[in-house]
Amino acid sequence: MASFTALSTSRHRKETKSYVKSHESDAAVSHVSSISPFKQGVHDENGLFNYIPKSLEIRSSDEAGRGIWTKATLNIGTTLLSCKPKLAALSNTYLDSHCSACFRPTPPTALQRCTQCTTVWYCDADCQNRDWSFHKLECIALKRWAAAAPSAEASIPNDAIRCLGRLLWKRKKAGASSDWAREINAMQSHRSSTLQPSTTEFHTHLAHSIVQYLGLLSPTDLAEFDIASAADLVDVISRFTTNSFTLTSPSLTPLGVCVSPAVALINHSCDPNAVVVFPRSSGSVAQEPLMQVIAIKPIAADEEILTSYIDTTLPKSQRQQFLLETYSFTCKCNLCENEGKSDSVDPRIAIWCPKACGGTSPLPVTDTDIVRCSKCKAVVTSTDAVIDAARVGQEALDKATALQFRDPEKSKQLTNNLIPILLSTSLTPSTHPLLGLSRLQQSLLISSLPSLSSLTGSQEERKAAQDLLDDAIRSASRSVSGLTAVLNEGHPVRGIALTQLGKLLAVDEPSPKEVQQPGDAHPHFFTKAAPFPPSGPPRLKLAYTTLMRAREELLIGFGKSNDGGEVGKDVREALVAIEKELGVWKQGVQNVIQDQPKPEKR
Ligand SMILES: C[S@@+](CC[C@H](N)C(=O)[O-])C[C@H]1O[C@@H](n2cnc3c(N)ncnc32)[C@H](O)[C@@H]1O
Repeated sequence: MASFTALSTSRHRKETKSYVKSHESDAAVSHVSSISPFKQGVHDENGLFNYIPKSLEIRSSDEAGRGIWTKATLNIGTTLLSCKPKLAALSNTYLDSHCSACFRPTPPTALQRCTQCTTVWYCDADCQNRDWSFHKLECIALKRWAAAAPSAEASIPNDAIRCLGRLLWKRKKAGASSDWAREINAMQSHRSSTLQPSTTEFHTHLAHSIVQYLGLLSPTDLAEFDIASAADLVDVISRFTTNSFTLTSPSLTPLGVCVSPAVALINHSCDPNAVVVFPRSSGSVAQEPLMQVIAIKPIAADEEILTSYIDTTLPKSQRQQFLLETYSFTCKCNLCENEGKSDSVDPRIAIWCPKACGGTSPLPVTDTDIVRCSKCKAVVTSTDAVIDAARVGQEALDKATALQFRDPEKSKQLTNNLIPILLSTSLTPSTHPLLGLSRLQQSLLISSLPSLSSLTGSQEERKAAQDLLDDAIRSASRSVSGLTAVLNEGHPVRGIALTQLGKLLAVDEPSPKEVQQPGDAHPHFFTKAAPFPPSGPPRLKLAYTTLMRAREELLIGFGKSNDGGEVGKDVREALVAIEKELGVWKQGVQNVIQDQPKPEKR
C-alpha cells in the first residue's frame, strides 16, 4: 500500500517562466491539422540534424517556417524522436537535490558538490566528468556572480541565465562552422520590431544579466562570443526564448530549462498530435535527461507533427495572448479557428444547463450576452453572477499560484474558498479557472498530507488525516474529470492526473469511515448519489481501476516502447501490489464465510 510521503514528494513545483514551453497541451479532436498544407517544401539543412529518423522530414511552410513532417503512418504511443538536449540547466530550487548532469534526484548524501562554486551537485564523479566541459567556465562565473550578489537569495543566477551562459561558451568553443553552432544559430528568432513591448523589456533585462554573468566590462567584449552588438545579443536571447523547453521529471514536475534545436523544429497547435516528454527510460545515465517526442494521435504519412507550446486547458483568448507574447504568432489551429462556430460548447468555457438537463452553455463574457443550453435551449439567467465568479476565480488563481511556494497555507485557503463559489455558479470541472484552481488545490492538499508513520494513535489526529486525504481525493477526481473533458486520451497530463488519483485512493486509510457522505465529484465521473470517496475494499477496487486507466494512458503519453516511462513502470508495480491485497481480502472474506456455522435445514 502507498503512504502519504511518496505522494507529497510528487507535488508539481511550477515556476512561472514565460520563456519556456509548458508540456501541458492538447485537445480531443482527432482530425489532422497542418498549418499550411499547400505551400511547403523539403528544407535543405546541409547535413545537419542527421540524428532525426528517416521516417521524418524537415519541410518549410510560408506561414510557420520550418517544421517536421512524417513520411510514414505512425500509431499512438510511438516514439517519433529521441535525443539528449544540447543544453540544459536545473532551476535554482533543484540545484541541491538533483544532479546537474543527468537531472535525476539523488539522496543528498549521495550527491557530490562542486567544491569550487559550491552551487552545482552531481550523482558521482562520472556525472561530474560528463558535465565538466560546460561547468569549467560556468564555475568561475558562478563564483563571480555570488561575490557581487546583494543578498543570499540573489547569489545564484536563474536557470535561463545559466543556460544562456552555457550556450555562449559552448558556441564559442565549438566554432561558428561546427554542426553544434549551426543548429543553434539556425533556430528561429524574432527581431524586436515584431515582439510585444513586454517581451522586448524582458529580453533587455535578460541581456543585462547575461553581460554581468559573463563578466564583460563593455558591449565590445561581446565580440569574443561572435556577437557584434547589443541588438545581436537580444537576437540570441530571442532565439533562446522562442526555442527552449521546460525540462520536466517523468511525472511532469518542471525541473529546469533545456534546448534541443531538433525538437524545436516542431511547430505548434493547440490541438497537437504529439507531445514532448522526459520519461527517464533510456536505462543509461549518460543518455539522461532524454527528451522524446511521442505521438498521442495516429499520424498519417505526409502529416505535420505538431506539439503544443502552451497549456491547452486554457481558453482561446489566453492561449492566443501567450502565443503572441512569447512566440510572436497568431494560432490558426482547428481549436482556435472553430471556437464558437459549431453547436458544441468548448469544455474550457462551459457552464451546466440552468435546468440541469445535462447539457452545457458557453460561459457568458458580458452581462448583455444571452447564452442558452446547447441541448434544451434553456436561457441562462444568472449571467452577472457567473461573470463575477469567473473574474474573482481568475484573480484568486493568479494570487494562489504566486503564493503556492512562499505561503502554501494562504494559497490553499484561496483555492478552498473559491472552488465552492465556482461550483455553485455551475462552472463545469473543465472550465477555466475552476480546473486550474482544482489542480492547484490538489497539489497543495497532497503536500500537506502527514506521513502515516508520523501519526500517533490519537483518534482525533487520525480522523483529521482521513478528512485531509478524502479532500485531496475529491479534488483529484474533480481535476481528472476536467482534464478528461479537455485533453484527449493518452495525453501525459491525463495519465499523471489519473496516477495521482489512483495512488491517493490506494493510501491506507488512517480512520476509515463507517457512514459515508456524498462527494462533490462531477456526475459524469463518479455519481453524486454514491458516497465518494468510498471506504475499505470498494476504495481499493476504485484505486485499482483508476490505476489501470492511468497505465493505459501512460503507455500512450510516455511511449509504448518505454513501458509508459518511469511512472508507467511504477504504476504497473502498484497494480501488482493492489492485486495481491485484493486477493488477500477476497481470501479473508471466503475464510470468514466458510467459518460461519451453516444454517440448519428444517
Ligand atoms: C520553436 S520554433 C518552431 C520552428 C520554426 N518554425 C523554425 O523555422 O525554426 C517557434 C516559431 O515557429 C513559428 N510557429 C510555430 N508554430 C506556428 C504556427 N502554428 N503558426 C505560425 N507560426 C508558427 C513561430 O514563429 C514561432 O515563434
